[in-house]
Amino acid sequence: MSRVLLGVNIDHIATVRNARGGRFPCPVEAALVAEAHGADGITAHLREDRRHIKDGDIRRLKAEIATRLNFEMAVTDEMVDLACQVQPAYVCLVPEKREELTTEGGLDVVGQFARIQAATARLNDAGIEVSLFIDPNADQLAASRDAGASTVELHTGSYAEGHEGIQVLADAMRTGRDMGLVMNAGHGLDLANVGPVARLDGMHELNIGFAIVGRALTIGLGPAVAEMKAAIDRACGLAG
Ligand SMILES: CC(=O)[C@@H](O)[C@H](O)COP(=O)(O)O
Ligand SMILES: NCC(=O)COP(=O)(O)O
Repeated sequence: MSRVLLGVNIDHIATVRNARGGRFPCPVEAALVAEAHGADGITAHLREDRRHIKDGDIRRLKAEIATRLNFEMAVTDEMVDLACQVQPAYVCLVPEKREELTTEGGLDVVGQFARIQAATARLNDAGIEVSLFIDPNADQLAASRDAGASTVELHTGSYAEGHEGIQVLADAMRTGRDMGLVMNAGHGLDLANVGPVARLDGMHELNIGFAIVGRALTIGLGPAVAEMKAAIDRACGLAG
């Protein structure tokens, strides 16, 4: 089994920083620590309400990290304009509701096809790889491919909360791979539930944030990243 990459989402470092409105703790510094302890990439979600990550964080992450930035954002002209300026390696288009505590579901690529296709084309034209954050569903996979995305990230929230079994993700993985999509997954993953997802045939990358940042409060960020990386490696039968 080949290595599954770990993207570390640092949104909630910024949540803590913003609690006091200052500069500490710094999401960019956290990203550098995550990289030093095995992160293959850094993920950050610039929400429209800027509740955690801010525009300046995105610009600094792009300039200062050594791996690659996965910039999560809603499908709006404002966000696409910003991504075209910042030029991250990847953009992951996600649905956003102002009132939600966190991302509640996947993008409705079927229902919003024209808008998502247009945003994907603009980003691709700017040299940015596009991933679509979708529920594990064959229609959404086909629409993602048709919209021009090279990659999808399967929303694992329902699996993580025990509302659906791993088979739903396994079926979506097979369907997506057969369509030639690069397959990522994330949301709500932690040390207890990551193994079966990491073992799914063809998994490319897992994006994990909340569980790592939460764990960092007790064992430190570097060890929390290394521990998750080792859990993924072990699940894939690699030394960890
Ligand atoms: C898109 C996604 O599932 C998460 O990466 C996202 O960043 C969640 O948003 P919060 O970090 O605001 O919970
Ligand atoms: N796209 C999922 C992500 O980046 C991290 O989600 P979570 O681990 O913070 O739930």
